[in-house]
Amino acid sequence: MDGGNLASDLVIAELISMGFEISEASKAIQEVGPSLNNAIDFILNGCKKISRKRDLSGTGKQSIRGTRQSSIMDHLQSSKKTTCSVSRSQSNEDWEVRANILLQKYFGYPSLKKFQREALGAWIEHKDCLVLAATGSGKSLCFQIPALLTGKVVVVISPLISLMHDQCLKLSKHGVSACFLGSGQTDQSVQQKAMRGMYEIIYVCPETILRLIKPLESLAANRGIALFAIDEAHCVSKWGHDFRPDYRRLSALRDNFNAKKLAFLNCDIPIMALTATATAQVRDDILKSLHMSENPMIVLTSFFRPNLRFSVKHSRTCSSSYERDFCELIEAYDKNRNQKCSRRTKLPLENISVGTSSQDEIYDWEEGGCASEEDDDDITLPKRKQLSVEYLEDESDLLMDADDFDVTCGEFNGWSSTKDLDVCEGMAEEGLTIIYVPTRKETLSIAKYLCRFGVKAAAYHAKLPKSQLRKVHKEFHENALQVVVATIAFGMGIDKLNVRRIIHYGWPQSLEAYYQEAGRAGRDGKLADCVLYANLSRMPSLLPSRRSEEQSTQAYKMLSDCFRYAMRTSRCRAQMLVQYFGEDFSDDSCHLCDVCVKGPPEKQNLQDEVRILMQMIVAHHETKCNVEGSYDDDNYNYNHNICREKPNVKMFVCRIREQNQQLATTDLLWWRGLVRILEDKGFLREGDDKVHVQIKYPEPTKLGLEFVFSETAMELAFNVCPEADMLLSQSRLKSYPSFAEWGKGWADPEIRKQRLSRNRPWRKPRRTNKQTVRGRYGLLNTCRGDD
Ligand SMILES: Nc1ncnc2c1ncn2[C@@H]1O[C@H](COP(=O)(O)OP(=O)(O)OP(=O)(O)O)[C@@H](O)[C@H]1O
Ligand SMILES: [Mg+2]
Repeated sequence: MDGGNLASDLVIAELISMGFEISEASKAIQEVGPSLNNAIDFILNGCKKISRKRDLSGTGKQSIRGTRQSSIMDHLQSSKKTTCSVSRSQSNEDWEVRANILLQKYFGYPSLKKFQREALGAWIEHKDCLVLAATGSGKSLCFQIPALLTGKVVVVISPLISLMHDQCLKLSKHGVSACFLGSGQTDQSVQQKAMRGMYEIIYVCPETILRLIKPLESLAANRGIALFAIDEAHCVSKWGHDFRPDYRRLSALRDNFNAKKLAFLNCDIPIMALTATATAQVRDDILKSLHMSENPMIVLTSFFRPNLRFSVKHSRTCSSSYERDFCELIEAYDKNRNQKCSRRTKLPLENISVGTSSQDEIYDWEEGGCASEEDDDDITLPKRKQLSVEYLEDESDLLMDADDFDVTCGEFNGWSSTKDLDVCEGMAEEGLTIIYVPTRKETLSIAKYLCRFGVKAAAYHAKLPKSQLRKVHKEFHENALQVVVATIAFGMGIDKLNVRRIIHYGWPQSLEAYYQEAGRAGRDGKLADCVLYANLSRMPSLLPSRRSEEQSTQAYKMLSDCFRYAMRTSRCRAQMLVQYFGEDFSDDSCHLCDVCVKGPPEKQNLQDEVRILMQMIVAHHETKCNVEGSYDDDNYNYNHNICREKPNVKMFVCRIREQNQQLATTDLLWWRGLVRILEDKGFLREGDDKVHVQIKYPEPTKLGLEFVFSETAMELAFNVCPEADMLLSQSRLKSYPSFAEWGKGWADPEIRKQRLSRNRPWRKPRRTNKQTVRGRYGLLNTCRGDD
């Protein structure tokens, strides 16, 4: 066999493995010679272009502008058109068979998952499509397969260079050529090659694609664009987490790449948007914002990840709690060395490197994070720096910049070496851990702490030198690291199989962000832990960012949902999470999370406390209504003053303490939990027009009023599971079935003496101006209607 025949045979074999028929492969080779790309082009674009030599050499000399890009269906049906007319279902089977062959050949998987088939089915029919599938479920293949099936280019919009880099690297190892284009690149050569159709898949950040519309039109006219994929599509929506304004401008894709606008297109180039975390509101926003065509296909799969074990733990999340909180983690990595926690030896600090950082990045930050309007409570507050948005924005990372690496573009020519992949994934026994923290400083301090105990840990945040970030990525992928302590800048969409633990050390900003980050664990399907350490005695605060009023409201709402998730003690965590995304969770329990394993806490009868609190709130409300509705009343001015000040939860609690001796030392934390329970039951609502993390100015609802005025309802037992903050508060005191029970103890002089002599560290010294406090109580006292 001569060299020419051998080359032809190899190309034919390649074409067959791609799913083309042997007859069409042979014919193509006869016509265009032993060139794989030319043969694909010939098959795809039909006989009329036999004489056209496809230019993939990078010279870009030929142009087929003016010819019409064939539809995907045309291509897939072409093999049989000459012999028989095919039904749609036959051709569907056809592309599925081909896709499965390619899947096996390139990625080594036997078959497409159901949702992947559905997404590809929409693409085959030229439909725009929104794919909602759990983290790690395999969304990437939905947009990678079209490039292999058609030989046309797939353009993927992705938010971060590190993510694009990761995906390109993976593809190249599977023999698929790819490149990525970030923003602000100086080297134009990769972009030029990409626009000439040299790569099967082009990853590009949203900023860049918006200035590449014209070159992309040429690409569509020449090699052809099979699909625009918008990965991490939740970034489109203002209502989601990680909103990126440039993502919103991606409507330019639908507006520019449609058959009406581009004469050479038979059909619109399909758009596929993909995300793992989108509520119903976010989904609608994505469809609208991207100007998706009418009747787009929505592929919705379960968000449930059965191998993730969720739990919530109380921690002050400051340096003094590291020892307690990270003991288990250190122990896990210590196992190999057969050392016990207590026998661990600390390394001297000077030997520890957790990533280079200039001194001014290590702020003298006090525990507890950022300021919050919600902080006005009983709990001792940390000392804080003067806070300003600029200062704090510099402390935490926002997902605004695509270029998180020290390169802005890169090319990856496919080389088939799955061996390399195996090396990369060489399983470290104990697996990897990612710890997410809110501020940059904490990444460094926790990494440093872990390193002192011999754990291979590194810090990762946006302000570290880019070369360092690449190094951390590389070492993470090669299992040279055990723990990465990071801000949100790390890990989006990154497919690393053996992440065994995702620890959130501090409040996440939303459940979307939390679930997205937690979803980076257990991608190999094996059991993995997702632990949220949060200070349950303090309400979380928003990390500062410039937000419109509307965005602030939304941000508080999302933070509030996250807070409530952590506070719940009686509902399966996985169930709460998937229901948050609008999914019906058919099982009652995941059987894994802390709530499912421990079971809910014992119910307590809070009848007395509920009655006292509700009556007090209702009394205030009634007085207020009377005043507002009686302008002619002689007492108007007097009463008006009484009600002008909107009482918050804290003021009601102070009054309860004053007026009920048995509740005199009760904790605001506990009452806050009760207010949330009453809100959930529909008895209370927020009386302020601003959204707060939880009710700040309680007001009775209609149901709440009915409850208070119904004698029978008030006499019934009010059995509920206390929320996490209530349990925390009670554990600091002593466990009593209810506060009223506990309060009775004060009548006994001996118990009273003991209690008073006990150290009560959770109580901070009163810092409020005495007169003002008295004044407030005084006002409230005059409002009383019940006692
Ligand atoms: N059909 C399949 N059969 C088996 N494994 C698959 C299949 N499709 C994808 N996978 C594997 O699933 C893993 C996760 O894929 P991928 O990175 O695409 O997830 P994802 O859905 O994009 O997650 P994220 O939302 O976190 O970005 C990969 O290792 C991939 O190879
Ligand atoms: Mg992904």
